[in-house]
Amino acid sequence: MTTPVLEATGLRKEFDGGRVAVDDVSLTLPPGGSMGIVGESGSGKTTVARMLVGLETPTAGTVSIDGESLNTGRSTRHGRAERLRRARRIQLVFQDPYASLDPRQTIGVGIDELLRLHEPDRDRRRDRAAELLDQVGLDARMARSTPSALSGGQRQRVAMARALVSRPKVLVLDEAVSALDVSIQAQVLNLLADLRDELGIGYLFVTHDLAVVQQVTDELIVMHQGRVVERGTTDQVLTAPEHAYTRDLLAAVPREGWRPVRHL
Ligand SMILES: Nc1ncnc2c1ncn2[C@@H]1O[C@H](COP(=O)(O)OP(=O)(O)OP(=O)(O)O)[C@@H](O)[C@H]1O
Repeated sequence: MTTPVLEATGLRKEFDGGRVAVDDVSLTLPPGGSMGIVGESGSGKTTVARMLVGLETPTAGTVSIDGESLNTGRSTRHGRAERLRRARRIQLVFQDPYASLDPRQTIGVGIDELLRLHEPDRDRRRDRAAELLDQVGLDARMARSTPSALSGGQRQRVAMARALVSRPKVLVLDEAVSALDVSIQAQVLNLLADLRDELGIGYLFVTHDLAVVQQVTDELIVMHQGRVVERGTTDQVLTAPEHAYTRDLLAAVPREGWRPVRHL
């Protein structure tokens, strides 16, 4: 059996005041696999994503990447090294790249800044930056633009190029295409499928958008009130949901012209 690229067992998160946001969530992603986590607002999806990438410390449970367990305990002596190691393998792509891009910095300078962490040679960094822009379907000339000159879809591609800098094995996409128009969304989802084929990268899609998971995931987890209530292949879960909550989620999706709405 191949070692899962990402494995989480018994993840739990209690926030201050004892509120349990995530309770006993386990998941396994094979190399190059694609999994969706769906659930309504507040079901704990984002908290799971943040624990997987190391932005949140689990109250209990473990996360392993490539079979190597990452110490999820509070600040250890090896905390910083471990965070870097994790960043090399798993990266989070947010919904709104505009918020995470420095408005004064050109795309090229921003990517170069990240590449410096991995590559001291300037020429090699330049070549790698061109390769990254090409991989996400952006013209090399875009390197000279600032974020405000780009469209939402282009900014999302920049966010992906930045996430790919460290050659991660897994991308966690948290509502990453929700804010885009449907046609642009389709282009970005196609790009993700191409990257998966080319680079063998695995995906975890955190979303409330069932149309998205249907297009791009093989497996699906349904969360409700911090717990996993159903899991299976995406086809199975969407066509023959077993849990009443999943059936409710599906029923809430108007078929024609349905557009996802972000709960703010
Ligand atoms: N830093 C925090 N401190 C306290 N409670 C939090 C914190 N972050 C999240 N929560 C709570 O944990 C629960 C799960 O939130 P989470 O953001 O993971 O849900 P979600 O399914 O991703 O929802 P959404 O789609 O709206 O982002 C919510 O009740 C939320 O209020």
